[in-house]
Amino acid sequence: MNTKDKSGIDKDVPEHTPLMRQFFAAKAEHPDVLLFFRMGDFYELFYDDARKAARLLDITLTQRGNSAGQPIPMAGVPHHSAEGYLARLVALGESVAICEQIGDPALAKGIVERKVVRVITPGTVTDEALLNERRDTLLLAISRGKHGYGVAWADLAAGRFLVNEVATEDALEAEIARLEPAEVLVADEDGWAPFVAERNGMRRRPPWLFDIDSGRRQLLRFFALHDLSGFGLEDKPLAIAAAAALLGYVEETQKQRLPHLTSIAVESGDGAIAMNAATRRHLELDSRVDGDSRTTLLGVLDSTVTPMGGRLLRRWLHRPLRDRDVLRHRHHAVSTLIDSGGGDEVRERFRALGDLERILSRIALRSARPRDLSTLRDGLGLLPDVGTILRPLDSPRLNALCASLGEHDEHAHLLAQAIVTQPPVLARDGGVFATGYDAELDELRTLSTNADQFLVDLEARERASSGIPTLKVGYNRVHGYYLEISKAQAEKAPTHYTRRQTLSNAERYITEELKQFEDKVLSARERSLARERLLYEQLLDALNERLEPLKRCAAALSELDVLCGFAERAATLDWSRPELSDAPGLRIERGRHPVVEAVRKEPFEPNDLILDEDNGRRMLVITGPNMGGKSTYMRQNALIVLLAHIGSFVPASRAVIGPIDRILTRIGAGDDLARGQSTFMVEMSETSYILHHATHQSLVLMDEIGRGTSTYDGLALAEACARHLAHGNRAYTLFATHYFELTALAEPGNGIANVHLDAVEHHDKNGGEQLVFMHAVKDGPADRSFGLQVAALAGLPKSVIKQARGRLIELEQQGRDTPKPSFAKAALDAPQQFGLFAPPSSAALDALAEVDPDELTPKQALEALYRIKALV
Ligand SMILES: Nc1ncnc2c1ncn2[C@@H]1O[C@H](COP(=O)(O)OP(=O)(O)OP(=O)(O)O)[C@@H](O)[C@H]1O
Repeated sequence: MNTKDKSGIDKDVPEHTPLMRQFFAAKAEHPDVLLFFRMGDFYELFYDDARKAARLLDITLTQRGNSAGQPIPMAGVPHHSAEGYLARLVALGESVAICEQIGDPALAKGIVERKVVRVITPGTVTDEALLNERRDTLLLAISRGKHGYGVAWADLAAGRFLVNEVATEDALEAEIARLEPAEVLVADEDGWAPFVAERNGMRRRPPWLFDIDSGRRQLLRFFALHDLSGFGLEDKPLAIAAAAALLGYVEETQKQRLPHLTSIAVESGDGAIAMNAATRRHLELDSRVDGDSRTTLLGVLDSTVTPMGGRLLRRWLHRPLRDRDVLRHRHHAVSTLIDSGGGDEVRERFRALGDLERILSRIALRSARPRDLSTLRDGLGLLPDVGTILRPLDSPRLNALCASLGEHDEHAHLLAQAIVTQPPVLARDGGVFATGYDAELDELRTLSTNADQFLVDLEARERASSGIPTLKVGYNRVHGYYLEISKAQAEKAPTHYTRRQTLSNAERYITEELKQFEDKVLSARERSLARERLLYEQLLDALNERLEPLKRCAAALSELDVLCGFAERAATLDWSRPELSDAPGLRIERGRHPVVEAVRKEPFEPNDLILDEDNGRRMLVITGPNMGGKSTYMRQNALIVLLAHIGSFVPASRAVIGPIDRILTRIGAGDDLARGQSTFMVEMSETSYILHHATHQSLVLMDEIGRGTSTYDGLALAEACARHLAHGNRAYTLFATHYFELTALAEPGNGIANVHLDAVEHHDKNGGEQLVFMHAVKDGPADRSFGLQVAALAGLPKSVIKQARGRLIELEQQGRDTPKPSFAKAALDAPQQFGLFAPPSSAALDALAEVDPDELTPKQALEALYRIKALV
């Protein structure tokens, strides 16, 4: 019979060594993760774990003797450098169970006991060395119901626990793209979409762990509550199920209390401007296909000083708010910080601040190291200064943050007294506590370092009190410390002296004081280390007692850092304060693309954008040569809108922005090819998403839609989509296209207008042609595309360009001769005849055609009727 399990371990054969049996027992409890098995100064891995670790970590695969008649494959990492290896494994999405020796090997009968003390997983790590400083590390759990999904996520390193419910798979994908979790938990069932099932760090869990009723009980127990309404969770069963599944996993892997998870907050989508995965990717918020994160919006925007500020900024960037009051307060705070110069002063202080948010979590988890405490001490020491700078400033948000900083004099004082200026890295070697903090520790330290002096002093004292000038203190290994008096003087020995040893010419005594000294000195070092350990625990207890105000303080410092960063960016890059208007529309004057401007050596050409009903512009059809700046123009406007909605100033001389609910983009991106979908398929599914989700408050960017298929199909689709967006969705749309035919869509009163970007051809003396891009956006359609000139600029062989030019003349000629299916000139000349698709239509007919009565609620139907009537 084959007794091997799926990992290739033959565990049922009885003659395994006791050590290996211990290993198998631990492994059986953690079959899916790598097991780091502590043996002396090493963590060893065996069998398949060893093979995998050897491959992933590039360490040597060896063999360790025999067990059950077979050599044991083994690989190991030194205990003292395990962190680096763990960091690499976690970054690769692997989890590791740490199996430690429990108890003292010297005292163990047989082999020493071992136990898995925790499981390190990509989404639950809290160790400083295993975390990315400027990025949240999130664990996310998804529960699935008939009408949607529950999503719960936690940042254990910061003590945050949030949930949400979403109705559709699209919304779930958007949430995952926003949060970018390091690890995802789902029920081990079929039917998960590829963006879940194929994710790195995906972990399938038994489906019953996602049960709603037991989940509710579990949360009530964990938070010691009677009901969950305080968290706003009672009517969110799927969120409850996800939260409970997440909590169960955290408890199982961390094997310790989690006192810093004190509540669950609901973060619903309603409060934020919705952006799906494609939009985040297209706008290059914090990552690019080429991996260069500096040339992203975050790369340009992030001038935060502290890691916690950097993480908050990234969260803000991925969740622009719709609450205009919050935003106005942020804008006001930024402007106050600039005008007063307070921003720079605060930033100067923040350079010494450190990552208080994560330090506080480590304090709660009791894994804080001495340097965490000295950093906290130094950070708290800065608070009075920061308060002094901010308090006089006239800004409600800054005043509120200042109040949240709170008073932490007690903690600051305690830490200042307790910890030495530069503590060691690890608490276990001692030397953490300052002299004067604890009398007992001081004495122990003095004893071990100043034992000699103590004995000299004692000898002098005893001589004086006994009146025996020859009395001396001595030590031998058998009897320890003693007071020696010559035989002749022995009868003068004080009564509290106890005889210890009699020599031929002297008597040796011990006193209570000397006995105590001996006990103290001999074990002084161990005892001073033990005392430090106790004091360390007590210090952590004291800090934990008032952790919540400290957490609020860290949160306020993070936000101040972001706001001061905004102020710095605005001043340095000449950005202005956006105006959030309640009237619909977008009006941006002299807007710039923040990233293109930052990387370009030449000056950036600013451009305006006007989209509003009054000017009859809800959609701009943007034409112009390749390289003219169409994509840049579209994106810059989306980025300006986004920046305004996180509280930042914007790269424009003026920006008046009406209510916006979504930013939706369709911009060509090659990265989806990797997912096995054709370019055209991706283009169409992204477009479909936009047509289904855009509203009259959405900002939509469409870049060259339809180019992924044949010209006619492409043009037909592009036109139909444009019409749908303009008359069905009625979204604010920027529609860049190379199909000149689409410029004919613009008609007075139908909300569509043409703009274009220009290039100018120069003929130099040698007969050569030079193309100069103006990058200025002007009203009206472009008159030509310069495609061949751009191709020549790109270095296409002259012979190819020449041939293309010849063919172009032929094609244009044909177009003029055959009226059908030519659309090139005709559309421009006679917009009313536009459309390859008879019968000719009007805006009203188009709008009517868009209406699908089966899909409308009565209210929507009435709205549609009014809309169509307005177009007649
Ligand atoms: N307003 C501007 N001022 C200065 N330079 C600009 C401006 N807009 C664009 N550019 C520069 O022109 C380059 C091309 O711009 P962009 O990619 O937006 O052109 P495009 O019209 O979308 O081209 P294509 O049709 O080939 O996609 C940019 O990389 C940028 O360097």
